[in-house]
Amino acid sequence: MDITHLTDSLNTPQREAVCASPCHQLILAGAGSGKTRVLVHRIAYLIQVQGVAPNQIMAVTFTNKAAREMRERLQQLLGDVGGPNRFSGLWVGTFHGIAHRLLKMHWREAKLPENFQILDSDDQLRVIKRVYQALQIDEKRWPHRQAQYFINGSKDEGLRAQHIQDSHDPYTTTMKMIYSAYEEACQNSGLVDFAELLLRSHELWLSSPELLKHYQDRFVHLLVDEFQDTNSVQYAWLRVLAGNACWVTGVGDDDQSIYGWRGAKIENIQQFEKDFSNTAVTKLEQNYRSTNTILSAANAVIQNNNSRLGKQLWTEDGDGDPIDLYSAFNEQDEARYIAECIEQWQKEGNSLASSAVLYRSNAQSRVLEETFLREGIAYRIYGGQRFYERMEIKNALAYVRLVLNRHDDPAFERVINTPTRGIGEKSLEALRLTAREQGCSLFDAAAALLANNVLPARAANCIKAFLALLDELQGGIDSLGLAEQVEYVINASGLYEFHQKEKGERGQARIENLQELVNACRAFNAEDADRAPIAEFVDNAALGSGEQQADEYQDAVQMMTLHSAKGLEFPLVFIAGVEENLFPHKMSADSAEGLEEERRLCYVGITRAMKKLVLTHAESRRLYGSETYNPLSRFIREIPEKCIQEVRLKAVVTRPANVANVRKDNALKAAYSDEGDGEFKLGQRVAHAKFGEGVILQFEGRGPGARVNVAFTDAGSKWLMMQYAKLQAVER
Ligand SMILES: Nc1ncnc2c1ncn2[C@@H]1O[C@H](COP(=O)(O)OP(=O)(O)OP(=O)(O)O)[C@@H](O)[C@H]1O
Ligand SMILES: [Mg+2]
Repeated sequence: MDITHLTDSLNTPQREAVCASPCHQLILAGAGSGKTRVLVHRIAYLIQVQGVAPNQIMAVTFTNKAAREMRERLQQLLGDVGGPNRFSGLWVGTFHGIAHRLLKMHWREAKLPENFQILDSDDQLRVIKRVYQALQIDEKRWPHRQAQYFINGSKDEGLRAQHIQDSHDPYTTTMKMIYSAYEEACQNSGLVDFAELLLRSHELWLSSPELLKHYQDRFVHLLVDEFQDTNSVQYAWLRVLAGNACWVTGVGDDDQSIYGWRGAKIENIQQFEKDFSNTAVTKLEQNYRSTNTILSAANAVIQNNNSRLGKQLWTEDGDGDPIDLYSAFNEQDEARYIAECIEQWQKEGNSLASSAVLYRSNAQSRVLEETFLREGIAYRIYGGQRFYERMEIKNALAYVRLVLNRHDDPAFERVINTPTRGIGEKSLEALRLTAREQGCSLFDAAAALLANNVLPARAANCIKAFLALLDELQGGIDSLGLAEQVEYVINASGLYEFHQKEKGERGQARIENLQELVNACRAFNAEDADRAPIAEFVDNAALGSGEQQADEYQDAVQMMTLHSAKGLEFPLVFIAGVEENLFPHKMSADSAEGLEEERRLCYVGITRAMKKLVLTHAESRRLYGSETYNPLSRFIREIPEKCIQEVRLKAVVTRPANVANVRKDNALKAAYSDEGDGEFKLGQRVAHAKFGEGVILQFEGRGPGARVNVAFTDAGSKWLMMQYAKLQAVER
């Protein structure tokens, strides 16, 4: 059998791992050394050479995007023999996706209602808030998010409320109480949060030995990418499923463990070797992704961490371009610079999609987004739930969820008065109270209150109308296709009209988004023949973390947090905001462990770049509503100087045409004459009689009409007429 296409493009240790006879394997290697490639080729090899049936294989990836890419790659490697459904039995997905699939198939055994709903983190917070009200817990003393963190953290460790030891300290006692009430609320409404998906499917193994045996007999090979980021419950789930007769392959890099804050355990790597005897360990050190310069930077940064298994990457590639470092005046200037570089990159014949902008914090994306919009650069936020997090989209999906399951309380609460239909906080409070007292859903509570005639007539009528609307929606979607169903719900619920009445661009944008949602339905490929596509679509919207964005196939700059960049690669990579307090994040910089995790994140970021890396930082930055002045990140100082090239300001302003006139102005003259070539420069510090000191950000126009944009330290950013501004240059 000719298998050269499977092994040709592999080096010796890669080939050995791919062609090994059945065994437990750990592949531990640095970024870009071909770990994921080995995993994919291994699967193809198992199928083609060792005759393993696709349905005996389960592969766990870190994102849905990676899962899709893996299928495509397998398709390429193995050809179309056996038709397009050839791999339908092969399970490829994230831990969450696979757990969800199991729970959907075995909801009875998992003690869930058939139509249980996934709770995203926003909705989870909503449920937690209700629990606080019911228990009368003070949010000031115990913030909601703290409880959310506690609940998710416990679940990641495999702990239910009942497993948490009673203690005398008020924190644990309170959290345990909240957790317990939260569990009950979710169970009553058939709601499952992200961490619950995993915990529940682990419990499913333990409580249903027959089911477990079925899957243990079925899966002969389990392969897990990004193994360093599995948490306790994921590992336990895997360990139980593997049993004693399954071959397990773990692929990972200790230097890329970046989810410690979400319970990931690097120790799982050591545990693996203990649990699965005679594990073959492969190390790969040759990097096929990046230039030598980029690798030297990555190696130098990560060397500052103490707890490492230790490895050094090398490449046969040349040095390539230096790493650019741009010091921006502020975040606007930073975004403008990045946009400029991308335009240049595109002019040189590259696609937009070959570039990525990475940032530490989600909030950084807004300014970048605005700049890209202004410049007409198409962009896509990856993994950020950008689209599905929008209010109008969440509202529309809440209606759909209610049509599927009326007892979905967060959805019920979200839209009972959206669009406004006269149901006030008072009526809602009455509903909540009844639901609490009777241990039922808000929907049932509403029905009960109506039946007992205890509400004021006006409120009763409004609620009655809302319940009737739900009936109408449910009846109306019958016999429609998925896109038509969603369109119908958007219209009949009144959401469309509601936003249409909204003035200005915002309403328009919301309408467009709702339309986009219908488009997304059109593009959606339902996979599960046993379920209604609309139910699958809603779950996907919650699970997909924005990966279902409709503009997926458009050429666009990829924007994402450093965390979601894991496993990916791009010819051109920007890391924005490489400043102390932002990156390393101020929350993490205090502890040695936190700092090491930030450094690993930096290593992940740098190693995404194939050809060119650009680092930017801003001297002043407005983020989370306040102005900050952060020094350059220590990570930049850890990169050898020879790898970095500081970018000089390119954008020097053209002198106003009517220089002679302008020069008559003494104040300006002073400033101009400061510069040898007689020009104000971008970035120049200037003083204004009224607004105080500031920095020049932009110029516009020429001659007497020339304007200048100055970011004043106290007065904010202002456009001024050059002629009248009487700016004075300030020496620094
Ligand atoms: N032997 C090889 N010959 C040529 N190219 C290779 C080889 N091995 C890997 N590559 C290429 O190198 C790049 C990095 O590979 P891959 O993504 O598998 O690395 P990785 O170790 O999984 O990286 P990460 O740690 O970032 O997930 C890919 O473009 C891959 O196709
Ligand atoms: Mg990989």
